[in-house]
Amino acid sequence: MKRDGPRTGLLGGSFNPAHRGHRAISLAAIAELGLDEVWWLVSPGNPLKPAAGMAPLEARFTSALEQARRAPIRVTAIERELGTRYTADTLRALRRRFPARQFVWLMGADNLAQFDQWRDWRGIARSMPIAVFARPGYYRQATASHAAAWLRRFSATASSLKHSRRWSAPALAYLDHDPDPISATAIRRADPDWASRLSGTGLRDAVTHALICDGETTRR
Ligand SMILES: Nc1ncnc2c1ncn2[C@@H]1O[C@H](COP(=O)(O)OP(=O)(O)OP(=O)(O)O)[C@@H](O)[C@H]1O
Ligand SMILES: O=C(O)c1ccc[n+]([C@@H]2O[C@H](COP(=O)([O-])O)[C@@H](O)[C@H]2O)c1
Repeated sequence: MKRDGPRTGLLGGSFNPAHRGHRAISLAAIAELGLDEVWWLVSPGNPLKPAAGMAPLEARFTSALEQARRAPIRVTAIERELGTRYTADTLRALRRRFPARQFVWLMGADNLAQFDQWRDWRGIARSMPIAVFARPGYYRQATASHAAAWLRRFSATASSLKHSRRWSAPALAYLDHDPDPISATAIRRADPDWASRLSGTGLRDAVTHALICDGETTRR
């Protein structure tokens, strides 16, 4: 089937550190939605999370590079480059800069549960489809949330998104995958010094690479 432009999943996160759960949901999104690639947006700082306990961006970025190896996943620190902190601003800038791409926002059920606390969350939902992954322990909170209730009338299936030529929004799809209980919190608890072992490599190159985007015409 012919499609209107390359399809890119966006996974924003603290990645403090990145882990196999991030990789698994990205690969599941690629398979289930027929994506060309997933971009990880390693956040300079989640507006709802305290800065205390947050490893430097370079270390989090490096952990993401390791987890994304040999997969169609592009690790970026694009919010640092754009100077954006709120997802609504980031997505507006990305859509302007990459007008030929179709984007889908990816997130775990824990984030859907508190999505209504995000700045302009309805604007985000109107700007691109959202695909949600189950996370053990979050099913009830996510499905009973204010955002899930608002989005219910815009329910979509992975298959309908995969097979449509051009996506419209709002659209909310719950994706099928084997839920994995792994979390960055558990990793930090088991290994509080994980960041000190990673030197910050490749941050600038990867950001630049993400913006050049394989020769695609972008608007600044
Ligand atoms: N095991 C997982 N299953 C499904 N989604 C996940 C999983 N781990 C992370 N995600 C999702 O990936 C995105 C980025 O997550 P994040 O970097 O905050 O990892 P985390 O493990 O949730 O971290 P923390 O435990 O510090 O809150 C979020 O949308 C989150 O819901
Ligand atoms: O824009 C907001 O108001 C907002 C509030 C909370 C979280 N986010 C984004 O949600 C993504 C997941 O964050 P985290 O820390 O749960 O990995 C990341 O891209 C954050 O910038 C965005």
